[in-house]
Amino acid sequence: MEKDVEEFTVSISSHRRHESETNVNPSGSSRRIDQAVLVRNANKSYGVGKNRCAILEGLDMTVKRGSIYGLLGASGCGKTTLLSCIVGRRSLNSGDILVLGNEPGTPESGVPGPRIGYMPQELALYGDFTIKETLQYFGRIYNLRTAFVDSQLEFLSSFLDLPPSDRYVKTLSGGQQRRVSFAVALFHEPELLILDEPTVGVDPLLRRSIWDHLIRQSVDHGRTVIVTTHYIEEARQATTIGMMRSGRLLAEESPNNLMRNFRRPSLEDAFLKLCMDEQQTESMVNASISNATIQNTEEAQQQQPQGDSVDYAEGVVSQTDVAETSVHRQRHSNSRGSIDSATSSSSNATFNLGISDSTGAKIRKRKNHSLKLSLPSIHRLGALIRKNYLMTFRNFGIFVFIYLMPAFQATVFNVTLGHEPKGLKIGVVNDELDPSQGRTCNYTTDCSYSMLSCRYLRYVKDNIIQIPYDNISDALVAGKKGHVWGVIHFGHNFTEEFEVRQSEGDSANLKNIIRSRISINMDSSNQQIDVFIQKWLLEAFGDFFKDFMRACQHEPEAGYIPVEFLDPVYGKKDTPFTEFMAPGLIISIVYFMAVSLTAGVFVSERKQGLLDRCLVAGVTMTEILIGQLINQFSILIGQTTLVFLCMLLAFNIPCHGNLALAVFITFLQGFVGMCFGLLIATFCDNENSALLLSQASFLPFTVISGVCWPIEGMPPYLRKIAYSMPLTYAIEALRCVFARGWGIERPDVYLGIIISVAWILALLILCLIVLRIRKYAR
Ligand SMILES: Nc1ncnc2c1ncn2[C@@H]1O[C@H](COP(=O)(O)OP(=O)(O)OP(=O)(O)O)[C@@H](O)[C@H]1O
Repeated sequence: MEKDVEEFTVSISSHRRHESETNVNPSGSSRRIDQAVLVRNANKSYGVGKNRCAILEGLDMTVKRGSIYGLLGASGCGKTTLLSCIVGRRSLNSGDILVLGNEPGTPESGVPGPRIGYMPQELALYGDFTIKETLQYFGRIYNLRTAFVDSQLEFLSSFLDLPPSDRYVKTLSGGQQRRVSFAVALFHEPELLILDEPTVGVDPLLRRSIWDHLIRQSVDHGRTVIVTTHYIEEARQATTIGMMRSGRLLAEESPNNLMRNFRRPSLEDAFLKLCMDEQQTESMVNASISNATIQNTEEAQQQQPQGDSVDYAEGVVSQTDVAETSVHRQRHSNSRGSIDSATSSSSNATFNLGISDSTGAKIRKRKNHSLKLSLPSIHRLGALIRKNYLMTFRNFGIFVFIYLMPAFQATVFNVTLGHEPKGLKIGVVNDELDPSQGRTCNYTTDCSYSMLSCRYLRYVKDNIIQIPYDNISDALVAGKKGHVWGVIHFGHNFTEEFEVRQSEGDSANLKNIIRSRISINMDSSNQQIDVFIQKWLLEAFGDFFKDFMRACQHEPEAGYIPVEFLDPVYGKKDTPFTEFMAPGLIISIVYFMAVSLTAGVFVSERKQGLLDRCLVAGVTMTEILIGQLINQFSILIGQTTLVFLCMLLAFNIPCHGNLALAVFITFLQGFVGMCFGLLIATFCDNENSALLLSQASFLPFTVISGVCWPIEGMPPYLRKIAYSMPLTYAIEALRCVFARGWGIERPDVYLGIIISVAWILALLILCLIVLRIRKYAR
């Protein structure tokens, strides 16, 4: 292991290895590529503006094929960032990377894909899977034969001392989980293994056998390994050590050369010496920069420039007494780069790599076509769908909750909303009553004009409780205190005045009209109750008047207001509020369940690093989206069926149109919800923000889309917004099917369908664009 990589002779044992050893260049000739990974002038920063923070600064790295490359460095120096760029999960701001002869992310590179095995720092495993299911899942992703999967499971279980394979990952200890994660990276025997701190939480014995295994992989099978570790001494077993600090490689040598060059007995001491030298050089460079700046300023003032700060700084660097390693050359050029404060362009980096112009052109060409979609693979899609179902069914409680929740919500809606209020107290002040003069309520039903106030009150619906008050001021005080919803007042000679008004007809005078009136003061603080009471009191008068006319042998309608609502064209008289709201409610329940479920599942998978691991394994974002949509769609079928059963059968909401059409419109909206959920998930990095965003969208969407109030009641500008919402047209369409029995040939119905489909496509395209921008797609 102490030999240099150049001395390595590797035996090519497998067909796949043979394939990877050669690379067909654009001219058609084949050439061997000795480097598994080449990084040149890599620059990478996070954040923007004032928060911009450079992580990689002009980093060069060379990993020979068949070698073990130990990447060492303090926490936060950028090791994981570098690895994620190598596996194609992040892209550099400038500079170039070749992995196994190609730029990661290009279709011909196979990276991300089965050519690499990646063990990220985070666990990135499905807790609800058993060890066996975990390996089988990745086996399906890599399209491996069952016999191979079984033999690898057996081998890795004994080699890594894994617990029984039917144990759930979530029940394993931290160390055991990391070993399973390691097994996943090794499992498909990739050409290039990238392991981010594989030995953390692993006991010394197992750590040793892990390193032995890595050495065997490299020596016997010619596989390349890049490994990061905080245990510097264990990296002695690596072929090459890359010592990283502040986004740069300070040294890239064999462990022995490093110790020899620094005249130190251990790697740890060598690293320490290197860091101290670097720190010293940095301060000297900084000092010389400020000197040069002062000098330049003076020179500029004298208008006699004699060279620039760069040359001066270089001079200082070259004078420093540091060991002559390859890295010092890198540091030297980096110093110049930072003094120039210019990052090299991609094309410069290509030149630095020493790769042919055609390869450079290939890289540039690839960058131009980065929005091209790849076709989904059946086996990967199968693995994803299977995984999604397993995850759904494994948590039975959550599974039942997910399916029953929409039906439960629909039930709550039907039980609570739309029913007539009862027990509404109304104060009655009847000045007609005067027991001392024999004026008490009677129960006459004939044509006599006697105590008509009492006769009217008998027609008032039971939902209103009449509370008698002695005088109007007491009754109004009770109203102010909220004891009654309103006060009905009859004047002293109500019946007599009413009789005069009836007999005089059009010639009745105003005084008479006012005295024959039933006066009502309402507490209109509750609009719904107000509307109900007004309606019932008016209806009571209609019924009273018509009955009285009938008793007097007159035509009942005579003298009553000449407006009559006949049988409605659609629906029935007094359509309950629930029937108006039901279509909007069905759609919003299904829509928002789909939004929150999809967003939640997707974000949590991304957060746990599972998505990254799958993407590095070669799964494409399109496949992940399709897999999610298929899984969520089957949930949607169950949810929609239960909601319809609940609405139509349990609560008798009538559907006058084609039920299949109603279900179809609802499905489409569920699909729109899933796509919106995916879009939320692409924006949000954690479940909380995804949940917040989906909940925050709930109220505006439902209110503006006309679920609870007719859009016609909104101001014109809001109406425009309402019609641009994804739910509005679909709710209108469903209402037309439910209440009017209209079919797909009606514009109101087919517009709902067309606009839902348009939303689905727009949201999916938006998702893919965001995912691509955020580097979650390739
Ligand atoms: N997505 C991100 N956004 C902003 N900063 C980030 C992001 N990822 C990493 N960083 C920052 O970049 C720096 C390098 O992080 P990185 O994970 O590459 O370090 P590391 O060398 O792997 O550290 P460790 O050994 O502790 O894992 C850190 O300061 C980290 O806070």
